[in-house]
Amino acid sequence: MNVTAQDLSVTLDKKAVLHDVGLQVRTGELVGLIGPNGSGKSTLLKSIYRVLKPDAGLISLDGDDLYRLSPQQAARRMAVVRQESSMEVDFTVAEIVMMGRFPHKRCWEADTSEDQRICEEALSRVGMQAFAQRSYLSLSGGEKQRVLIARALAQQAKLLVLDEPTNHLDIRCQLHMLDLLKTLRVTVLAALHDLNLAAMYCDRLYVIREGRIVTSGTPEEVFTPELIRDVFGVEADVMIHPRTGKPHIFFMSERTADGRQSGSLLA
Ligand SMILES: Nc1ncnc2c1ncn2[C@@H]1O[C@H](COP(=O)(O)OP(=O)(O)OP(=O)(O)O)[C@@H](O)[C@H]1O
Repeated sequence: MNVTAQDLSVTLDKKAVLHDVGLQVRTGELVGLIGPNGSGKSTLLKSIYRVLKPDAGLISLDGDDLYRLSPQQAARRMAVVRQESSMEVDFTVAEIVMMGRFPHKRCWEADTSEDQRICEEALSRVGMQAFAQRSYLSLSGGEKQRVLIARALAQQAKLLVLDEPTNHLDIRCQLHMLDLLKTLRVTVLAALHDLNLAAMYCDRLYVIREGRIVTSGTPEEVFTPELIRDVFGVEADVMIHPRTGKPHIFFMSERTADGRQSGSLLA
C-alpha cells in the first residue's frame, strides 16, 4: 500500500497546526513520524485516518483519493491504533478484536469460524490469547494497547497507522511489538517518541516541528546531533551501535552536556 500526502494544511481553533505537509510511505515500509510534543504528529495521522479532514491538500492510498473512499473501503485498506481509546461500554477482549472484522462484513452478518480463527490468531500474536474472555476495561494500559493492536491485525488491512503504539508498554513488550510490526509484511506509519527505537526499527523517518516537516530520510541520514539539538532542544551524541549497525543516541542532561558531573544530588 502506497500512501502519499501532499500539501496538507490543518487549522484548529483558528491556529494553523499543519502547514503544507507532505509525506510518502512506500509499500512494505515502516515509516516513523517523530517530533516534539505538540508538533502536529497526531494531527497529521488523524488526517490520514480520516478523523480530521485537512483544509487543503491531498491524501491518496495506492493512487486513490482517500476522501473519495467509503468508510468501509477505507477501513479495509487501513487499520488504526490510536493513542488513547476511551470506551464507555465494557466489552470482552474477544469482542473488541472481533470489531476488527466489521469492515469485511455486510450489515448484521454473523461472525464466521474464519473470523473466529483470524481473531484468535491476532490475539495470540500479541500474547493476549489467555485474556479473550476478560473485560476490556479491567485491563492495564499495556494490555489494552496490545488488544487494540490485535484488533488492527484482525482487520487485515495492508496499511497500519499507529499513534504511539508502544505507549504504556514495558520495554520487552515494546520490542516485541515493533518486531511484530516488522514481520507483518504490511505498510506501517507510526508516530514514535522513543528516538532509539525509531532508529532501530524504521526504514525511514519524517521529522515534524511546529507543523512543518523539517527533514526526512533513513535514521542514519536524519539523526545527527545538530538535528536533535534543533528540533528537540537537547544535546546528544550519535554513534553507530556495533551490534545493530543502527544509530544510537546518547542524550545529555543540561548538567552533563556542559561537562559537569551529576553524581550527587547535593552537588
Ligand atoms: N482540537 C484542537 N483545537 C485547537 N488546537 C489543537 C486541537 N488539537 C490539537 N491542537 C493543537 O495542535 C498542536 C499539535 O497537536 P498534536 O496533538 O497533533 O501534536 P503531537 O505532535 O501529536 O503532540 P504529542 O507528542 O504531545 O502527542 C498542539 O499545539 C495542540 O495543542
